[in-house]
Amino acid sequence: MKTNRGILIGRMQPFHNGHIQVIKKILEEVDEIIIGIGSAQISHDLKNPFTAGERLVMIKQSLVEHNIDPSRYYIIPMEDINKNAIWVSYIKMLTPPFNKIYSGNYLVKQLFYEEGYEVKTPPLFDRLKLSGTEVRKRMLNDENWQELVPNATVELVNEIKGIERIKNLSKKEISDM
Ligand SMILES: Nc1ncnc2c1ncn2[C@@H]1O[C@H](COP(=O)(O)OP(=O)(O)OP(=O)(O)O)[C@@H](O)[C@H]1O
Ligand SMILES: NC(=O)c1ccc[n+]([C@@H]2O[C@H](COP(=O)(O)O)[C@@H](O)[C@H]2O)c1
Repeated sequence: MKTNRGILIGRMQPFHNGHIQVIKKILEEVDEIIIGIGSAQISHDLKNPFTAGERLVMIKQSLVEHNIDPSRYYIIPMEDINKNAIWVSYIKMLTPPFNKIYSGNYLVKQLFYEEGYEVKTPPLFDRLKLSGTEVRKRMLNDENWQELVPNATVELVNEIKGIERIKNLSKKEISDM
């Protein structure tokens, strides 16, 4: 029988509790989920502080923490390409076959819709707090970001001295202005 597979693509800068909740929800609807780490080539800027490898560890360890069966997911870093019209073909080249795409991003939804995919907009959980933007803001301002992410994300950020990185990036961006 054909495997029912869905894909969720996001920058995951960083991986937070909204991502965990949406992955659990998607896994109620599909056999397997492909988690695409978007903009894999970008790191060390304030909107995208973490490398693809660092994000991979956050995601993998957070899924372990939440007892999500490892046979049900793939985690695949995806670099951007500067050609929206062929982006979906490029994603297909990188991934196992899938039949559904889950995203809240309008460009992502449009590109997959035009290629005939079933596009689903998953519910947003506690969106005022659970966004990468809010987590990064709290990291920079010494506010409680830890409550918004799995322990595994906290551990990885501490291991790589991520808060120091973000604060240094912020000083650099101000001095470059
Ligand atoms: N709070 C949330 N609840 C449910 N799903 C979410 C939530 N936040 C993000 N997602 C899902 O994850 C996908 C990718 O998320 P992304 O990495 O862009 O996170 P983000 O929190 O929106 O990031 P940023 O604020 O940095 O733009 C989104 O398209 C959306 O489907
Ligand atoms: N042409 C392209 O490379 C292309 C097109 C659309 C989306 N994307 C990527 O998909 C991801 C979508 O994730 P976000 O919802 O976190 O923005 C981003 O990393 C974005 O750069 C890339």
